[in-house]
Amino acid sequence: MPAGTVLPKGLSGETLRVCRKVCDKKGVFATGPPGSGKTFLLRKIIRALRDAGLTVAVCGTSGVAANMVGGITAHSWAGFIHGHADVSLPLDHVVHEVIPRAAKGRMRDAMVLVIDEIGTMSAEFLERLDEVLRSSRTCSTPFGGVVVIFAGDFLQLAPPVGSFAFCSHVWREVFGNRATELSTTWRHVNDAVLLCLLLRLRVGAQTDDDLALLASRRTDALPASAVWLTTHTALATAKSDTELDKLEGQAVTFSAVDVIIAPYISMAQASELLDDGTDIVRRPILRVGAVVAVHSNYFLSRGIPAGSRGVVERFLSAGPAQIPVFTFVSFQ
Ligand SMILES: Nc1ncnc2c1ncn2[C@@H]1O[C@H](COP(=O)(O)OP(=O)(O)OP(=O)(O)O)[C@@H](O)[C@H]1O
Repeated sequence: MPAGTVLPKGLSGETLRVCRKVCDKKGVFATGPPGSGKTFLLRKIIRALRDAGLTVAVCGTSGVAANMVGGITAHSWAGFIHGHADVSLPLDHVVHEVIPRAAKGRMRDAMVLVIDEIGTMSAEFLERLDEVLRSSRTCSTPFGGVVVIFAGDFLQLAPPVGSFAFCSHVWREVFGNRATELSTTWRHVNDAVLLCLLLRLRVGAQTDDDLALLASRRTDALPASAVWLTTHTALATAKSDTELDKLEGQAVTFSAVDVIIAPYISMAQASELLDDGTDIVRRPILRVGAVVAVHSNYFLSRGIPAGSRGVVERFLSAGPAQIPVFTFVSFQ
């Protein structure tokens, strides 16, 4: 941390304690049950450290997690353009052939790295991130000298692949067994029954009454706002088509337009490559009221990161073209 870093006035409690540790170049891992304010705390810390003039990189382990904390995914930030595949490729190849120059610049500039929902990040990814940072910053200390602040709850979701992040060497090197534990639950405070049930489930101490209560909540009459989880993309696509058909109003079809910037490939080949390499729909159909999710960080500079959800409000006519107008849910 630059000598003489001055924290903004008015900080208190956990925010102040964590900011002081960061100024002392100590990594922080904040944990606690669902709704204990981990993301809330991160947001306050990020604001305070940025006000103190520090360069703070903010990431989540998924698009939605990144959205909640006001950042981008850790994969995007580090320039792992092949996603998790870049964890298993040789380090030299990833550093020299995969990670774009812009990502290397971000990694060199960062003083603090914040990652939310660390519970779903694998030890393998974390170790690769550590190696990449050490290499890009030519510094052999953990994370190349970037001070890390991680938040998450290992009793919620496990990483989709690999082992828990705390199993990595670099985790032990930075945190040992240290953690900042948040114990006040802020969410569901007005529903003590649900809160206590969730806290028991989290540690596998659910009772027969808890299971009976959950079973009693099963229904076939779902509200329209219910979120559907499916095991296969085809099921999700079919459900999405059914819901879209239920909306009244004219269906407007859009077509993706591909542009070639390299002369060595034909338009047909380029389009085929794009179709194979992305799961973006070539001819999406929208109606007023349709829910959309943002696929990439293309609109990040406008405050809309990957994972944001919006609704089509209306269509504007511009000659023969119809331009959709969306309203996005803001987590800021
Ligand atoms: N110190 C606080 N004072 C007032 N409200 C708070 C505080 N901390 C958190 N909250 C509120 O409690 C809710 C849950 O907070 P938050 O999402 O940060 O919890 P979390 O621990 O990150 O949850 P999860 O484990 O589900 O990700 C939010 O609505 C947040 O605004």
